[in-house]
Amino acid sequence: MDDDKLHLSNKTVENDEYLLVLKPSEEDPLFEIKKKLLEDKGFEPQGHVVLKSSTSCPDWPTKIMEILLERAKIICSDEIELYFGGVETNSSGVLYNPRIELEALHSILSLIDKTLSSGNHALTSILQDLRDVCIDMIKELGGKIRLETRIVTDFSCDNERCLLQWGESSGVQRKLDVAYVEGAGRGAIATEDLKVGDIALEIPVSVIISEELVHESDMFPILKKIDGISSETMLLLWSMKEKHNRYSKFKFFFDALPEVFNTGLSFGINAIMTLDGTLLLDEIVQAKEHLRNQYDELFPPLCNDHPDIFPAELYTWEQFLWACELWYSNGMKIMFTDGQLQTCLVPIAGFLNHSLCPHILHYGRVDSATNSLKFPLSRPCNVGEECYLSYGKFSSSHLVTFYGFLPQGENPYDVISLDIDSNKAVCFEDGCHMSSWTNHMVRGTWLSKNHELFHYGLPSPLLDHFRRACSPVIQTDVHNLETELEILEDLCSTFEDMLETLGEINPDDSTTWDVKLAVRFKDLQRKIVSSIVTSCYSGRRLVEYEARMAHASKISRSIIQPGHSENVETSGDGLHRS
Ligand SMILES: C[S@@+](CC[C@H](N)C(=O)[O-])C[C@H]1O[C@@H](n2cnc3c(N)ncnc32)[C@H](O)[C@@H]1O
Repeated sequence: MDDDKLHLSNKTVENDEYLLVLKPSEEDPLFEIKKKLLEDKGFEPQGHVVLKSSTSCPDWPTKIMEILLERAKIICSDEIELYFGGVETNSSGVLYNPRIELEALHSILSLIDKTLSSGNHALTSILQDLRDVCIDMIKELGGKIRLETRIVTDFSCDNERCLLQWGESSGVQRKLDVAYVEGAGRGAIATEDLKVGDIALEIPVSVIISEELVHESDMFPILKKIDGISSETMLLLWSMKEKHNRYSKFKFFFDALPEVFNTGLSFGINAIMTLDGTLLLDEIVQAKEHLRNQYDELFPPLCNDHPDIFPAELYTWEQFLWACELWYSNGMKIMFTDGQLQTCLVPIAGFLNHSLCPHILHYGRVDSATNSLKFPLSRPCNVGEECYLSYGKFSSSHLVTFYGFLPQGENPYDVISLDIDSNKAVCFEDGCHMSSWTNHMVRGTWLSKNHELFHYGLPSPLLDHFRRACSPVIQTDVHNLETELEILEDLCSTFEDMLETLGEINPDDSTTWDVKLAVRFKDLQRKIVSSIVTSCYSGRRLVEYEARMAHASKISRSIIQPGHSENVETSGDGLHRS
């Protein structure tokens, strides 16, 4: 999590009491929303949690941890999580955003460690108990989402071994080995049991491929004269040539790179056609067009004007595309000690695969004391287990386009953005003093915990937007059943159209990697859209039932309060669209 989203502090108050302070940072763009949510949940507005040095309650640390966790989850939530109503388990008890839970636990652990290191002896044992509970909760979370590591044994890792040896001789420290893992190419495997806080990998800055290398090269005087060229593009052009330099300092790194990357940018025509009806098709086509234009601006002019520095045979379109895929799929944003943020290639760290609930969450800042990049564990990783990194909070379409894979598990960032006229911004009921949602979206409704009347598994900001559009004076806690039906019918027909555009389920009989991936992506889209259609139908049944009840009891209730619905069985038929 970005540190600037969270404000942590601790201070001693009177006698045997101590305050932990856990609140959103005012710098956080979502500060107002989070503050309101915390208030709505009845949390103390200053973020204070009081610890007492004397307590007779044996499960006191667990109780305090529950409070801290509830609070930290809201603070650590991102825009998508807040839009969809917070981090919870869904109706079947499955945790759908373990990453946010992990971030929350991690932030609590940092706060406890900070407090412990400030050396308040009266509270050391209480804080230690709290720390133990926190670590247990992190372990429990890891247990819930553990992915099985399947190592593929019939691949040699000679180039990878050479790279590891070179790394070690250059000062790299590691508790990770490399192996081929099923479905993901190479991966990083823990060589010993790793605990929270252990450094799995430490890479000296001298081993990182960064802008500095272009500046020192003979390309720089030429490239710097090109109007508008970015440092990323310069570095990409440098890597295209350096890859072939047998005296390169980074020879072992380049030798260990895959010959092909298999990202969405390399999709062939059949895979592209398979994506018909999805937004991913446009995303890939546009991304590729953008790269082609960039290439055409630079080549052949650079090769013609400076053939000794830019030999034409090293700067073909195919090689340019390979380098783009390398940088998109392996580049890491690193903050250097001078405050510069650069996209870099980090040898050996490039073996780490991505997970929705990774072991390593925070890694992008060079440690000024050691001038190295450290990869500390936010959750334990057992010996022999694959150690995962977080590449970022990406949707599956982004991961397919720029990385060429779909992650295992439910991706909470798989949202469909809705193009809704947001001139009429929807505000929370008590006026517009807090942020309004101007971007609306939906995601698989199986991720939602509330499928009851007036919720339907759909995001509240979206429903409120439509309610307000239908009836601008209505309050958000009072709903009109006719309006509800109208909204659900409109949503249903929009998503039924989308489902139709996606077409029939493709039989997965293709043999090529790209068509297989495109088929899997399209199936995922279909699953998301059809869950929304199903939820709209179920929602309509709930509303119709409520209306029948109101009519039967002869109480004229065209305006009712939420929460009056009985627990209606929503499966089965009997629904007729009006
Ligand atoms: C930084 S590299 C990681 C090392 C990579 N597996 C290799 O063999 O070079 C990123 C690439 O690894 C693969 N990858 C990463 N995470 C993955 C995952 N969870 N499932 C499948 N492939 C993954 C994708 O091909 C991605 O483009």
